[in-house]
Amino acid sequence: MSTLTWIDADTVKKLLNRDDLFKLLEAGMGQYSLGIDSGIVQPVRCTVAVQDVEGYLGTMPCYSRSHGILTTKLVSFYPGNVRVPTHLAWIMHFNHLDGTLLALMDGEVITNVRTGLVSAVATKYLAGKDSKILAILGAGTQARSHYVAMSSLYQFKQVRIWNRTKQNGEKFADEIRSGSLLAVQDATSTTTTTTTTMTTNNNNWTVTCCDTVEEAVKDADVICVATFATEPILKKKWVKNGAHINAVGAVRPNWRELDDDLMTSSVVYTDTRDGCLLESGDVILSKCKIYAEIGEVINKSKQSYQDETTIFKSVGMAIEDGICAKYIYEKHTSTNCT
Ligand SMILES: NC(=O)C1=CN([C@@H]2O[C@H](COP(=O)(O)OP(=O)(O)OC[C@H]3O[C@@H](n4cnc5c(N)ncnc54)[C@H](O)[C@@H]3O)[C@@H](O)[C@H]2O)C=CC1
Ligand SMILES: O=C(O)C1=NCCCC1
Repeated sequence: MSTLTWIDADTVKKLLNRDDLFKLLEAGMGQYSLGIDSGIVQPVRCTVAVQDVEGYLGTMPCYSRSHGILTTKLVSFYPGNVRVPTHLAWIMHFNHLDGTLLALMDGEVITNVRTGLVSAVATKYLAGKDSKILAILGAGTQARSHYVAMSSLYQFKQVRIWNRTKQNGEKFADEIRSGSLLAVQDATSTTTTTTTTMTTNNNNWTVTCCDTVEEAVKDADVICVATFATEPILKKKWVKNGAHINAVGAVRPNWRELDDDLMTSSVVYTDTRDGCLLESGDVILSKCKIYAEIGEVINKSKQSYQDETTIFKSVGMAIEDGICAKYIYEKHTSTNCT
């Protein structure tokens, strides 16, 4: 029997390199969207609602023959948590040949980082080449992860934040201005990253915490929506034609972030079609048409409509976690990190 390795959050943070994961996730998304030819088995997340306290526990297993990945993530999300993070997660990494458990690792850091990176992969394919204005709705973990991930793609001239509680939005804006979010990224990277370039070159920019969503998204090229909203907060009438939107909240069938007009008039891409059709209120309740999975653009079976308003709607995929977990496990094993 192999010994079970425990990899804690600090070790995961030290081992992960965003540039490596961006490439692995991009390739993985492309492979996933090959359908039955992909060799990836990933059922839609099974989520238990903890009704009395408004909490959820999701199970996310997957197997990929070509990657040699057999993992399960358990993720809890409690929108009302204050003393502990709203999302907590653990990933079990198995030997796919005999089913033995090789490692149990923290999944919170992986969830936080990979979600922003997957949106960055989508943005690379769907947004215009010359994006200057970034708007982020929300000021939590994913808002920060998206800021870091988007900054690796573009040197924005304006970054605009809106948050339901303005004080938290201001705090987030201050962190952006200070460069501390990208500095953390630098510390965890083993290579010089494009984010570093962004930190040092971006002298001439403004970072604003706005009073309204309308003000934040006016003329924005890239809009990231990362909240626990249950009613639409982003309306089509405020969004510039041709903008690209990453929408990562609305992960329950009755939760919304984007209004019907926006969902039905834009070209909608998803991480997983099956997942979004069963889990996302933005897709289910708007009855919008899903044009493609982002993986289908990556693997060239569907087009990128960069000149139109595009939405990347994600709910999260087990294979993303599996790819990250295997990467962390192998780095941990090879560096003998304790
Ligand atoms: N698509 C994916 O792969 C993933 C999606 N998520 C989802 O992304 C969203 C954000 O997650 P985190 O940043 O980790 O959470 P967080 O707890 O760190 O931040 C939540 C943010 O939502 C805002 N918010 C809460 N209720 C709101 C409301 N009714 N209207 C407007 N804003 C509201 C808060 O002010 C805060 O800015 C959640 O819906 C979460 O479940 C999280 C992980 C992966
Ligand atoms: O993919 C994930 O992990 C999550 N997605 C939706 C909300 C909980 C975490």
